[in-house]
Amino acid sequence: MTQRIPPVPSIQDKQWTHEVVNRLLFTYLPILLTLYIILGAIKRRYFSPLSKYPGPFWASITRWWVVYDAWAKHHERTMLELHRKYGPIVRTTPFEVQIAAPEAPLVIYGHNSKGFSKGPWYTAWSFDKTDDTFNERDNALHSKRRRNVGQAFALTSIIEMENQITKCGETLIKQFARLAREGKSVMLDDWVHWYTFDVIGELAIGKEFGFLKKGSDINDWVLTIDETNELLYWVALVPYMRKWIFNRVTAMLPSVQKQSRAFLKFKSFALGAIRERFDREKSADNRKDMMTWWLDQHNKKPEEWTKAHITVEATAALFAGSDTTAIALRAIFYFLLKNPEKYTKLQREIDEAIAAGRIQPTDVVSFETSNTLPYLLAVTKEAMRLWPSVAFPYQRLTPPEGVEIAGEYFPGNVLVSSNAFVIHRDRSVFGEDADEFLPERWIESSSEKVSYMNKHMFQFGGGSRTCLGKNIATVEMQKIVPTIMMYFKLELKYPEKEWTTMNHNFNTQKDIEVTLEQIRPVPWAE
Ligand code: HEM
Repeated sequence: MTQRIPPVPSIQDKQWTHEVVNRLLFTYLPILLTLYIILGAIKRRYFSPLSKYPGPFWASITRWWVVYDAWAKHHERTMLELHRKYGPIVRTTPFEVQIAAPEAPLVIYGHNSKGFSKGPWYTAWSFDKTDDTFNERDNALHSKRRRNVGQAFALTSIIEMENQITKCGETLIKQFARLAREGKSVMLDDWVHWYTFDVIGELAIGKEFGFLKKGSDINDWVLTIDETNELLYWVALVPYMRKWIFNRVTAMLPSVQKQSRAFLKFKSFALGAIRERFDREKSADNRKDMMTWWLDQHNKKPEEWTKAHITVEATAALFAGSDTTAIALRAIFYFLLKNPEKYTKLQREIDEAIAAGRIQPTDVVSFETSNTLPYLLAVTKEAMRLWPSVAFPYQRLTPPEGVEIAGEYFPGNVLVSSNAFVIHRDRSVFGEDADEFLPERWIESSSEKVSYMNKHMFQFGGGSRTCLGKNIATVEMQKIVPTIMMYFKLELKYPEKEWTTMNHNFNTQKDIEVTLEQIRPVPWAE
């Protein structure tokens, strides 16, 4: 039998095949892709349930508009301007609107906002794929967690651990006394951050980090956490990017390696401290911290509330509790220093309390005493109104059955949010002077007006997801502000200069350089 030899393709045949492949790859495929993108964009812009809401053009067709804006680090300002231009509802991505109507946060985050759940933005914040109270998106799991974790955050518990906060305050004041003696100016932005970090170390993991004693950012930990936040908060807006950003290839980049090394060092310090604290559980000392209540709960429900859960919550508290409180402290001091008449007024209140014997100038001011200083309380609230530490939309998914917000119906599973920075500057609530630092509004307004303004304060979020750490932050701030002012007169080194701010979820600030003049002896620093 003769075997048939397949015909060898002619040169013309080969050219024809090449031409078809070329056309497919370089003509039809790009045309199809372009059509796909254009049709997708048209659908998003004109045929979405959110189409009727105004906003920047690019925001209606791609989420990269908001990523770009977030990346530029002033999203709070952009949103304030957009709401003042377009009104209370602004579309910020094809799938999301931000709502600035004053009643919106009460609906989305209030105690009756049962069907809402946290949006996909929160997923990016789970380290090692474990959820904590902050990023748990399942409402039922979250409330169980919150029940287990909650007692440690109660005001009565914080008061029992107040002496840990006092101890950190004493170290800060001692360092300031030294710097004042040496005639050195200080970067207040760094020092308050070291204070809040050391406090949260003492409370959550049973050990201070030692930033205050060292007077520097040990191992660049603060910097590393800032950089991690900076990256994560925009990656969180496009969760599918996480695997492109964090993978084996990018892990080989020298800058990423440097950051990972610092981060691992930080993590291993924290885990080591937590282990030590677990070992000390049965020791006789009376020192109380958050672990006291968490371990108590563990002993009652060892299966449901494990040491692994405690470890996750303790590390999460380091992230949630340090930057936020430092930002609020910076805002308090910055606004006071930029408004010297308000500074003098608070100084007078402190001096009068000392003269009346209500404050003993021999130690860090107690939380109880700080509550007797009405102007201090007004200053603290006003600073957080004008400069909320978290000035990014707290993303929520609407309940599956849909919901009415600000007079508009939204279908289920749409992303909605409000931004504290915008809500707090609503002129219909806070008045035409809403952009000004005016602590007097909390003292001189009628009681109806004060409670109306209070209802719209949103610096700690709201409802079942309201900040767990607000009592810790309040105690920390109310103690250290009058204590610093009792011993030192602060002035901005460059009064004309503005602070530098960067919003990466936490609306952080830097470049607050101050001079210190000691005005009273510090007994423990002499
Ligand atoms: C001035 C200081 C603080 C501010 C302005 C602040 C602000 C906030 C805000 C706005 C939320 C809600 C975020 C959202 O819904 O996405 C929140 C949640 C939370 N904060 Fe704070 N925070 C502060 C201090 C602290 C401290 C000191 C801790 C812990 C030690 C802490 C722990 C938490 C936790 C665990 C949550 C999650 C609560 C939940 O989802 O159930 N915060 N905080």
